[in-house]
Amino acid sequence: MQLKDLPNEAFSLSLLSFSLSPFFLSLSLLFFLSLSPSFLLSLSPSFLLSLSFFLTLSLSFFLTLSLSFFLTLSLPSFSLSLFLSFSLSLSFLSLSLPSFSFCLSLPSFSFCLSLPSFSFCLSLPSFSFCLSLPSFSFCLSLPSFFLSLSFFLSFSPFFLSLSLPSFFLSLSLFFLSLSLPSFFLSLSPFFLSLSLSLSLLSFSLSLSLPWLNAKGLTCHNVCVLFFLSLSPFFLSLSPFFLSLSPFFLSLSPFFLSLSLLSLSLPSFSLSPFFLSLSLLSLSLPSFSLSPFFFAYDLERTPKLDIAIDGADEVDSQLNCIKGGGACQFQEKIVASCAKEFIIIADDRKNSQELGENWKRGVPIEVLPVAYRPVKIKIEEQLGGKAVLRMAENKAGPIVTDNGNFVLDWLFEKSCDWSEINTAIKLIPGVVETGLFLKMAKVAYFGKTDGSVIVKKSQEINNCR
Ligand SMILES: O=C(CO)[C@H](O)[C@H](O)COP(=O)(O)O
Repeated sequence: MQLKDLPNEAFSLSLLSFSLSPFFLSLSLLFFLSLSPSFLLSLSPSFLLSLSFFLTLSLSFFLTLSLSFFLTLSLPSFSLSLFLSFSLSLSFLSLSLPSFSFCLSLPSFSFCLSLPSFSFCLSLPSFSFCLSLPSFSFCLSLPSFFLSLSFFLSFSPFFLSLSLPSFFLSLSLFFLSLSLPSFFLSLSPFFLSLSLSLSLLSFSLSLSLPWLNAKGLTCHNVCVLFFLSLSPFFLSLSPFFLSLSPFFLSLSPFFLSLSLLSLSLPSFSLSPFFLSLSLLSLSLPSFSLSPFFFAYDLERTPKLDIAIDGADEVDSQLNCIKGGGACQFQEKIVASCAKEFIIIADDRKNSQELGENWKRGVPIEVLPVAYRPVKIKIEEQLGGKAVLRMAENKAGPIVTDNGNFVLDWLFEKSCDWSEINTAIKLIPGVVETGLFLKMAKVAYFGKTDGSVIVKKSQEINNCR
């Protein structure tokens, strides 16, 4: 099929794909904004300003679309209208970026002014990152600069209109990154992906346009161009999503695969196509499963079906001592929220009675202010010794995830653990004990020969 045979709608569709990119960029920007801390901290002005930016971009998008359509109808040359619409999109995008950057810098600037110590703390770890960004964005702008130059020198004036906006955009990004490091930091993933996208787009166009000229403007070739221009877009989305949160991390392989897919589609040869499809299908489950593996807290999921944990010692009744790692408080909360609590340990943890194999006592989490009175009360009421657990790699006692100390109660003889647990918990200053009584339903003990001993609470009830 030749160019003249193509209906106007086909042109419009191709042009639409080009003018879609600023639209999606603006969407991703908005999305990124909603995640950036400076946006959250200065919600109202930032929201209004980003909304205005979004409207500007949407306007430019529709303007570009209508212009493209008009050009398609009126201009005989398809490539002419294609380049013009693309350069127009880029121009609109670069026009709206400075105003947007200004909008964004205002709230973060006022925030920095009002909370200098906080912003200082925030900026410290990212300082080195800030320093490296300008040079990085400069590097990114170089290829598009040279591409622009080569376009300018070797092709028609239409290429000039295509390459100049992207060149100036990269240049402005470079200066922006030099002059507004803190601002650039907050937007860095977006700008990096934008620069990458533009560079790759220019690059793929530089590769595909001469090829298209040589091959002729057939429907198939226009498709090749379409998919080639899509792939850098998806490719640039990949690092963009990578830089966001763990959830969006899973989107990264997805977009990487999409880029591969769109790269392989034009060739219509089956092997890269199926390879990409398999990659895509590989990344889809991780994407769809990611919400399930997200670190939800007990506020969102207070009821759990199952909790699996290790233990320091498990007796014949499936009572456990836990807290060798000083995490028993949070572990007990989690275990208490689960319908089934399962222990997996090696067979050295398998005992008839607590204290048989585990000689480091019952870990007790205590408020730091009360550790000494608690220690004295335990020793007076229950005998044995309550020893403040000291850190191995730093001076002073171990501090738990909850900011507390741990006393290891070295008991003298086997006890009624339920009574002991209640007695310890009644001492003011005690946060939680490492005694997990009647909580586990089943315990699996792995042996060195590879076999597994299974202890079930059912069996225990039968034994009683
Ligand atoms: O209770 C714990 C941490 O507070 C652990 O489950 C317990 O110390 C067992 O650890 P490991 O399996 O590494 O021996």
